[in-house]
Amino acid sequence: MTARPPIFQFDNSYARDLPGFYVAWEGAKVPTPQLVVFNRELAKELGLDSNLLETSEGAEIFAGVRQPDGASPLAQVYAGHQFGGFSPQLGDGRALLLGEIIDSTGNRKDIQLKGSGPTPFSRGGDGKAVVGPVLREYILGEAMHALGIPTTRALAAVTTGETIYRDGPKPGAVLTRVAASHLRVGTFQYFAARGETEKVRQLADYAIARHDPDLAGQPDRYIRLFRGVVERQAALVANWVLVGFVHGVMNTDNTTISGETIDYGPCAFIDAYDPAAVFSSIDHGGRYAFGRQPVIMQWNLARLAETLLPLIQPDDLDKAVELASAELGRFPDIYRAAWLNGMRAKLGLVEETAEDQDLFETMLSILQEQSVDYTLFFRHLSEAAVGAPQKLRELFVDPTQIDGWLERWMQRLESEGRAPADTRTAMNLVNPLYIPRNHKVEEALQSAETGEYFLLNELLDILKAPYEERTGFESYALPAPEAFGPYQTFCGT
Ligand SMILES: Nc1ncnc2c1ncn2[C@@H]1O[C@H](COP(=O)(O)OP(=O)(O)OP(=O)(O)O)[C@@H](O)[C@H]1O
Repeated sequence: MTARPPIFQFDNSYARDLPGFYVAWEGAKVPTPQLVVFNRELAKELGLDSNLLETSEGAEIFAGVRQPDGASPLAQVYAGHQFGGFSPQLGDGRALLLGEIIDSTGNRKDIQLKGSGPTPFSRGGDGKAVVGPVLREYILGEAMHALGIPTTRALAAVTTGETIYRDGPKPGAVLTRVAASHLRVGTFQYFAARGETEKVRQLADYAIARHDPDLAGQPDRYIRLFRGVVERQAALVANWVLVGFVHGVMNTDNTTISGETIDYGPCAFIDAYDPAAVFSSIDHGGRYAFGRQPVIMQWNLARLAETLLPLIQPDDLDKAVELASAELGRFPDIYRAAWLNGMRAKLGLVEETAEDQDLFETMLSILQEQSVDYTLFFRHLSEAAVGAPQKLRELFVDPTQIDGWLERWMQRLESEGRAPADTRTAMNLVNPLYIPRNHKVEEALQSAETGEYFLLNELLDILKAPYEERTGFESYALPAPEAFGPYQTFCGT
């Protein structure tokens, strides 16, 4: 009999290159691991054999109770600014890096369990997660990916058979998350705050090898690493804003070096356009409101810059500050350029003109004034491009307010000379019809809490193809009915 090849071909660079940046750890025992959702498409991209993972053995691996061959799981340490205040010691308090694998396109990926039990970084927490938030992260992360926005992915969700007490008894669950890495601004902050410059250097070199390999060995590699993170994060936040996403907890421990969205705790998509939109129950001051995300990201990147100063110009702090400030100062322009580009595409425009910003802002102020659904506006606007503005006008309490703007926009389209039907097609390729609507997410989660997964699977299926209209699924495109009321989300549950 030939031995079965291991399910995961681990190649663990973090453990190898960064001793002292983690503790080796194992998942807690749980009674009855059961696979709830498994992402076959992602498994394929990762070069994993679904037949081996959609089994009771797979469920045990994903629950953290069975170590796959070759695994040496670990909990990473990090720090972070949370709502502006510095916590010098956070770390994976309920997560385990199972290991890294090289995917089918040659990229290194972390496989991490979230909710697999307490670790030395749990700070009094139980180290667990419950089924609602685990599936929320699964749904939102996969929706983000389908929207073409860099994000951690979800490979699997299992229930554990445990009852976990949150705001009542809840089924325990574990998420298997896949990421380009779990390096966070907070990882740098942990070592910088302790004055461990050599460890910051080790970490920066590791980050370069993993995310900016072209910079390896270059004398100016640290400032260029910072530049890369600024560029990735500016593009990411522009993407969030263009699609109407509110991250909700943009702490520096939730700001990645890779430029991927991470931690779908209290996030949500807006329905009515509103820069002040906040969903998180704990964000009383609106620090992480929809419209503040670019400013907050720049603030988070300033915290990263601080950790890198001794590397950027070791013998001249003033010079290092000058160089880092120049890079950080480019953030607003990079962000604005990405946002303007994205908005042009959403409006079916190709040419860049001096009036773009004004055209877009005028539109947004009308949407805000009339609480118009952000997602449906762009989708129905594509119909207006072919001379059918009726559905669009129905989104407005007073449609006459948008008429003047529509005329202006139509003139722009005409001046560009593209056939209207082509404009509509182009617009529908970048403006989603289906986003994870808050009421649909809640419906799916509530039924999953009772062990019923039909709505979850239907929602996941719809969100896989967000631009493709499907008959019979009209309700997935609609904003929440009035009775749903104001929406609130919760952190770290
Ligand atoms: N139930 C828990 N038990 C132990 N630690 C926890 C628990 N919930 C959150 N933490 C820890 O608190 C810190 C901040 O929590 P946050 O909700 O931002 O992270 P998370 O959602 O657990 O993880 P991630 O940022 O990796 O997605 C993290 O260090 C996290 O590990």
